[in-house]
Amino acid sequence: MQLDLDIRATLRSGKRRFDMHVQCTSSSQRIAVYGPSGAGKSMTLKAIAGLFTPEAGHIRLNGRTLFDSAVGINLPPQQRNVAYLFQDYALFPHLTVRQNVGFGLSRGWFNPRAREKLQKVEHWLDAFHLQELAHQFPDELSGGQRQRVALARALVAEPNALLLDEPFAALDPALRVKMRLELSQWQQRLDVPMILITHDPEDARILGEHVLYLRDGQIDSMEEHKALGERIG
Ligand SMILES: Nc1ncnc2c1ncn2[C@@H]1O[C@H](COP(=O)(O)OP(=O)(O)OP(=O)(O)O)[C@@H](O)[C@H]1O
Repeated sequence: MQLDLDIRATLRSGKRRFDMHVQCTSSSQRIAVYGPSGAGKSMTLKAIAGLFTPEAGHIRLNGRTLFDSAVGINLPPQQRNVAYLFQDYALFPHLTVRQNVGFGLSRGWFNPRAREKLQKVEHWLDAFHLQELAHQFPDELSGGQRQRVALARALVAEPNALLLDEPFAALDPALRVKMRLELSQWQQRLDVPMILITHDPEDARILGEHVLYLRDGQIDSMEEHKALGERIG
């Protein structure tokens, strides 16, 4: 993916003031935004998704301008064609796996019927080995299976980028290691562009090809790993 960021904002809460200026370009398929708590990682990801509007700057993804304060462009989230994966995966408990994945196509305005077998839905159920679980509900799945459903639901709309907000935060350490490797392998196999935020150096090491180290609202340093295959497993 081609990402060009220049995000400037000041956040105020009482007497506290947080100044952000995140500026970078990347052509990596795997970007990890890494840094301590309160560094501005979530606000950066939200700005890309259109869930937070910076005061100034621009955001371009694959040559398309999502935000540019100088010319008054600020596309709403649904026009940005990015998928935002929340920490808890936010699956709908009353919908089956197939319906949850189908919802990714619906953009939220209709309730997919259980028997509806949309071709794209079946494609992503196959891709994430979910066919056997397609009729089950989220509370009948393991943590890893839930994450696969959330990924399938995010990818069914063919986004230009998958934005992941601390995707392993809620998992115990053993599952975390497993899921991190799984996500890495899925990403490589499907070649989906991914931007992940984390405060865990292992996530950044395994999943970041281009690692942006954020500190106090700014990029402190950047690291590019070229030989991704050599670092995995
Ligand atoms: N709505 C808001 N109003 C004022 N300040 C805010 C608001 N949202 C976030 N902030 C501040 O912006 C800063 C960056 O927050 P952000 O959530 O981006 O950090 P983070 O790096 O994602 O941290 P964590 O790893 O703990 O999630 C923090 O100091 C936070 O207090």
